[in-house]
Amino acid sequence: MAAKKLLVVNAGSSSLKFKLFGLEPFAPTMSGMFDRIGDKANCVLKASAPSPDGAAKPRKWEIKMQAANHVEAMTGMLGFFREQYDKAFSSQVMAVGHRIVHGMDISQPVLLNTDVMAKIKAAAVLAPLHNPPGLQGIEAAQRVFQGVPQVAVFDTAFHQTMPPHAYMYALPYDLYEKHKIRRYGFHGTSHKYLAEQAAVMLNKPVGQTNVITCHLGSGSSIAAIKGGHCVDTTMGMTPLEGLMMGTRCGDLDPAVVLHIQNQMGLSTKDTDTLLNKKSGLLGVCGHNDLRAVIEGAQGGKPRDALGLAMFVYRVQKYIGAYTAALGGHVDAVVFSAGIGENSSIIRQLILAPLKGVGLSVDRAANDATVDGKQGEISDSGSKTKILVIPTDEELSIATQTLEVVRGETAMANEPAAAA
Ligand SMILES: Nc1ncnc2c1ncn2[C@@H]1O[C@H](COP(=O)(O)OP(=O)(O)O)[C@@H](O)[C@H]1O
Ligand SMILES: CC(=O)OP(=O)(O)O
Ligand SMILES: [Mg+2]
Repeated sequence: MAAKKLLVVNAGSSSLKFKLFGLEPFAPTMSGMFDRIGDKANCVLKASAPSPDGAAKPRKWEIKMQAANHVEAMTGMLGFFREQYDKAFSSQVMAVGHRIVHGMDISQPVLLNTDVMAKIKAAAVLAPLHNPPGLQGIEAAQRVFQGVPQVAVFDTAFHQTMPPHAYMYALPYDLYEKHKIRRYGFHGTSHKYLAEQAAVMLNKPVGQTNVITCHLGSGSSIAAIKGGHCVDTTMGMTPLEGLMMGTRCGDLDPAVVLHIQNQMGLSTKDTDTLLNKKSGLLGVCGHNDLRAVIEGAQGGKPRDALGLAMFVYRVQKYIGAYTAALGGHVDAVVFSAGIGENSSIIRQLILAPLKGVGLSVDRAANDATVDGKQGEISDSGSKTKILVIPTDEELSIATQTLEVVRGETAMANEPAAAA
């Protein structure tokens, strides 16, 4: 009988990532992603797997496959597994781990049941770009892998250590006490992984490190991490706060929302769509993919140049702010995710003016560290190290999923899940 495997599904705002893990030994046996979901012309499924006969060359797939949304991407992914990877694949999967962005009061990894699903559904108003595709992924997996345990791993877990002065909004206290209006933070699985990897690269125990992790993708956030614990992060009650993103506005004077509703007559639903799906790079430049924005800016298009400058400036502001949050002692600034891992241009633009904050970039190392490479890109005179670390949310989700399935954790969530 074929060895059992664990499948991880990560629904991002513009992508669907997946990884299949063998259990003995515990290691990825296939990984891939749908890139540019919703972009008819450019949507592509990319995947790679070590060659089954142990040859040095991995098997690679790059298939143009249209996916207008995450449901189509999920269907395409499962079809790809069955038709091109391994016909017997569905019978090998012993558990599925799902990245879920918002679970409100559930933040620890938990076995999915109808109560947990209901909470994730209820939290969808707070994560409109993520919880619906996350739920669709769960439902599709439940159909294909009947009776197989499914686990939700939440983006909010790592940020639970934020102190009240960082997670509270300056609103009437009742709103926090009665309605849980507070900052939660997201991309936690990624920030945790990055802090741990940074410690390895710094050759120090994670408990002795101060790092600023910049997860820059379609959704972007930065975290200040002291001794392996998050002390602040840019996203708030929802993944809308903080940096400028692909389609999200990030930080905004709340009076703007009142103004567009009262003066321009926008409904709550339309305002939600405007802020989450029509703003950010898309709103300013007309496209949400930073690759297109950079191309436009290089071709002299003023809106692209403006959007690029706005994106870069917000990252710089938060690196400065989090240097202060960490008392001025920062061992490393880390760049990761779709933009942070692949765009040396963006890193150069962010870092070049930050010499005064102790960050000095080595241009050649920066240019060379792209396409999934890990490495240091600071020069020898830099007070703070600058690291590029490809994130691996799927590995972290896989480990946590196994712990839940084997009954080592999850009990922390029982009262909430059983409510
Ligand atoms: N070479 C590149 N240069 C600039 N941006 C890139 C590059 N490659 C990918 N990106 C950006 O990364 C984004 C996707 O990042 P990712 O972390 O996968 O997003 P998500 O998980 O939010 O879907 C794309 O929208 C694109 O803007
Ligand atoms: C929370 C969030 O924005 O996630 P992603 O970057 O994967 O869209
Ligand atoms: Mg992502």
